[in-house]
Amino acid sequence: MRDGVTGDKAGGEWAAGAAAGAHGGGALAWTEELPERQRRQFERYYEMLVDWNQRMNLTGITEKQEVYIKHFYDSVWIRELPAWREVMKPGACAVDVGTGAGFPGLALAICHSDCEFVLMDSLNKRVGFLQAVAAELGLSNVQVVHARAEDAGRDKAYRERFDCVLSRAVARLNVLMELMLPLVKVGGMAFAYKGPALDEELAEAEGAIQTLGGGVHRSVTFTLPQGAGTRTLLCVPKQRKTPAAYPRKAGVPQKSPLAPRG
Ligand SMILES: C[S@@+](CC[C@H](N)C(=O)[O-])C[C@H]1O[C@@H](n2cnc3c(N)ncnc32)[C@H](O)[C@@H]1O
Repeated sequence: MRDGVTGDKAGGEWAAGAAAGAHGGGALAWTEELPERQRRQFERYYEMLVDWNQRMNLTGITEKQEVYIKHFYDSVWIRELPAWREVMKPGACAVDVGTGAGFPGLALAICHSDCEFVLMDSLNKRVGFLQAVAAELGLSNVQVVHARAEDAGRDKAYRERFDCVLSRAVARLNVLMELMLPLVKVGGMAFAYKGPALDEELAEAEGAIQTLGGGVHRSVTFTLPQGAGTRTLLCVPKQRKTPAAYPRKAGVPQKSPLAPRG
């Protein structure tokens, strides 16, 4: 199967250009287009990931080709979307909620030295790893924050401050929207990286999207190189301010997700 963007639920124009940039070939083929400095940074990131992984749980995937496809490429293919380029102009600021070992935020920070990336996670052990990688790679555009997204969303240093909020593999959409949307500026975008099946999760999350200030969302499906699977990205524009009652206290969105309809 050819890799690349294969669909857009809200109209073809939105994903236009993405398929043209799709990559075939081997697991590392996509890195050939990168400047030498970025290629070296990904190489060193990989080495540190497998080294630190012996001492802490960072990833279940350690084989090089797999890491390059399922972590690195999976994180950065978003750059081909017009919707991404629209919000991530030079000087823009993104936050990755529940970044773990840095996916997708740290991988994107390597590719966008002209934008700022905040990597947020509630687990302090991972924060140490991220700081070490950012220092080693000389990424001055990265700030690592140990926080729960619910607390950050109520803190004026972070609330509605970001052009873009990213998140991969953190929670179901009805919970995730409450972690992400309060952090997005009006006019910005939330990008949720998801697996192949989105419809059921999306139906559950419509109420949360509406309540939290989200607008008409779009999704795009793409296939990773070398038959490594299909992924869906949900893009939710922030249209209105999030009401002051949200996000609720840490843990509440998980225990009592917002109702499916607003
Ligand atoms: C399954 S890992 C995914 C990590 C990474 N995004 C990836 O795709 O490889 C989920 C991460 O989300 C973090 N997390 C979970 N709930 C969170 C919250 N409310 N605020 C911040 N981080 C959270 C966890 O500590 C963990 O590192």
